[in-house]
Amino acid sequence: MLELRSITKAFGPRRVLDAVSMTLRPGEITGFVGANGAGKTTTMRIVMGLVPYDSGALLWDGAPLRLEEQRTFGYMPEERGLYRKQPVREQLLYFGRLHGMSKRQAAQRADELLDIFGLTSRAGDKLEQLSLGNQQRVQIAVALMHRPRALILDEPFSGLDPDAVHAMAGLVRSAAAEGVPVLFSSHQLDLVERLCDQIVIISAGRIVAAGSADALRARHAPLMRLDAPAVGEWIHEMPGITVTEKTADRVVFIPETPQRAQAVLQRALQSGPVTHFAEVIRPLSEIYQEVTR
Ligand SMILES: Nc1ncnc2c1ncn2[C@@H]1O[C@H](COP(=O)(O)OP(=O)(O)OP(=O)(O)O)[C@@H](O)[C@H]1O
Repeated sequence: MLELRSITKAFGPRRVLDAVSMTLRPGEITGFVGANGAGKTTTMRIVMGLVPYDSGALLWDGAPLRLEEQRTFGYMPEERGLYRKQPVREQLLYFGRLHGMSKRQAAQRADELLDIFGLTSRAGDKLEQLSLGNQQRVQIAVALMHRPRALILDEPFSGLDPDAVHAMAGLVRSAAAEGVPVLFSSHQLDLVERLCDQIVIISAGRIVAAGSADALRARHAPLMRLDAPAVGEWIHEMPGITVTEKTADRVVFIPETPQRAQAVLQRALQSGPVTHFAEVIRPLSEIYQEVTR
């Protein structure tokens, strides 16, 4: 388990991270979201030991993170950083060797990953000959070469078409299924919601919300939607609800209690048929807007 405890960082006079804390658990995927410049890349670089932090602590299984553990982390940097002119398999071997793997271990692992990633037939091609989606697969394969204890991915989905996003999501899931904590940043909120066990939202260097999508939703009052061919003006007289939207055949409202919502349903049934009555599942984008406002 990897923990960030109250990490603070300033570049010159500018504080860019303010008491950033999060816990990354084995086998869990954490999505890291926030506006441009909010501090995601800086946080990830700190986790990888590439940027020093001013105060706070990084813990691994409850003890201060040691360099030899940090070196085992797999990283996909925002600036990517592979060699465009070098063949794919050679790059994997090179990075495996950098991590102290023997030639044989590196060759075995490279071939295994090329197979899993569907890149065996491209093994001898230069990176620049591959599509962006395949180049990003190679990036993540490099991060996985040495069987990392944690995986830190800076925008692994950016620029990918829907098929490549789907394939990459599968790779991230299978990496987590091996029991490693995975942290990735993304601006694609729908994808984050689908893929992640935990979502961490950062705004101007501060964590403003964290938890599962359901837990984040539960912090806000539930929204109910009632569809009925004729929603009358009576809705405005119902006590203990706030109407947020109303048309001739639909009303959306916030009930103070579940009983208040049931009272609305009963009243609607007295007036005629009800075609839909359920809580509105709010998209993550709406929650994001609220907590970063
Ligand atoms: N080496 C540096 N020197 C000075 N300022 C920096 C440095 N690196 C980052 N910053 C500043 O720190 C802030 C956080 O940047 P960071 O790259 O971590 O944000 P981000 O959330 O990853 O953004 P994006 O979504 O655009 O990648 C920004 O204001 C950025 O300009």
